[in-house]
Amino acid sequence: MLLNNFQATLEYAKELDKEDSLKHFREEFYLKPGSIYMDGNSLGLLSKRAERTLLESLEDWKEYGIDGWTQGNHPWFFMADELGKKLAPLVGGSAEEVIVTGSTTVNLHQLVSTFYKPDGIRSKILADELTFPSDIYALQSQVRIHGFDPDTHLIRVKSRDGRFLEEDDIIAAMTDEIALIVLPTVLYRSGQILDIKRLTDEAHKRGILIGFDGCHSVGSMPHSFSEWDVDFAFWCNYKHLNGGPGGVGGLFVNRKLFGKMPGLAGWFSSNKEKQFDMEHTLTPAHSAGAFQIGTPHVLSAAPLIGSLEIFTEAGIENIRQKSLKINQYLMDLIDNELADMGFVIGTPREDARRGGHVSLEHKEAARICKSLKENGIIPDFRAPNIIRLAPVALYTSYEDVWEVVQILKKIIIEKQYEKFKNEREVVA
Ligand SMILES: Cc1ncc(COP(=O)(O)O)c(C=O)c1O
Ligand SMILES: Nc1c(O)cccc1C(=O)C[C@H](N)C(=O)O
Repeated sequence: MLLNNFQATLEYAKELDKEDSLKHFREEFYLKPGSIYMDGNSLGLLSKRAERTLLESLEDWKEYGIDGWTQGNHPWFFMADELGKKLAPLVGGSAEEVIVTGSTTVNLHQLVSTFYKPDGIRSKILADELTFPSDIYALQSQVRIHGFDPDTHLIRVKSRDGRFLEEDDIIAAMTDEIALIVLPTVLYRSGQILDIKRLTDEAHKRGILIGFDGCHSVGSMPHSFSEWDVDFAFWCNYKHLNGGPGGVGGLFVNRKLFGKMPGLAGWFSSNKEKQFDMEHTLTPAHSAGAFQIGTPHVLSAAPLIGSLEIFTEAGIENIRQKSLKINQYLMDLIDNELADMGFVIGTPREDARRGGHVSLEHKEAARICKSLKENGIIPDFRAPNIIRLAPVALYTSYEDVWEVVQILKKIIIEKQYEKFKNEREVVA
């Protein structure tokens, strides 16, 4: 018997699969026979529906040429807003507050360009030292654009242990010098969820705007951005939402901030009725659509149309429930089967504090990952010592998880990893 009433046998894993109400969605995805995909938190797999809507969009181009902007299966002129409407329930925004556009880093630049308004002593940006590097590079460059030195004007809250952040430490750093806060919803290494509502409330008490990077949470758990009064958020759609490599990202802007001139404007920031008047004075859309810049990347957004159908059918609450259970099962099996093998689980144990992946630390992590791949398991490695494993609610079975843990055990017992160098690949 394991910790949470789970059992360690293959038969038990099969029982869990039988009871899984989401199990039929697995058939919708292109899973490679003989391989177990545990990297949905870096790039989700292709579904047949995503493939279908991409092909339909190509068909529209073939059939309609320029008229594809207003005709066909998925008229391109309205695609970003239509996708925003479908994504809105997953982030807890209204249809007007969400748009599918840009990429995570571009959207971050857009939102910071719009909402970072240094004013006297209130001139600094607050982030944290565990954030994904692209966000830090973007924030550093935004600070520089305003003529400040990132060393003094980009404050990074420290982690006490290198894994997690304490909300108390973040709140303590919300001084009257802070103009804007940008934090992750879920940390990309440890999978820790930050208390978004508490942080938002505390920021607002101090008159500070706050935005979140939702890359590692959107598609794996529900959000209530509007209800929590978050000012803005941005994310990619290629991880848990399976929108395809380099697929178009998303952003949320709280409706109380509508009407602001976008920091980075372009003709797709326009009110759609006015756009083709071709005036030199921009009339921005009175919605998150105002934060688009230029022509949408139609073919990179099209797979998301099909993918979101699946999320609507499955229900994000059900997805979260399975995600919590299957990740718990993975952690319990690791505790049970891999004890005394040098593994440390670097993900919070409490449901309310963990996202959709498990961070497994080991000093030989880089070469264990290579060994896993040789055994048909796709994890990812994050330097210096993390094996990230993401059992995904829509397509990972409990049997897959059981199998992964057995293979990990074999790799360690047989020292299979020793034939590889303990260093990362180019794309790790
Ligand atoms: C948390 C986080 N922020 C930002 C990025 C950068 O995203 P993109 O390269 O799509 O701009 C990623 C992933 O690459 C990420 O995981
Ligand atoms: N965006 C990526 C890419 O272009 C290549 C390889 C990986 C990625 C990722 O998304 C990595 C991801 N942000 C992470 O959490 O590590």
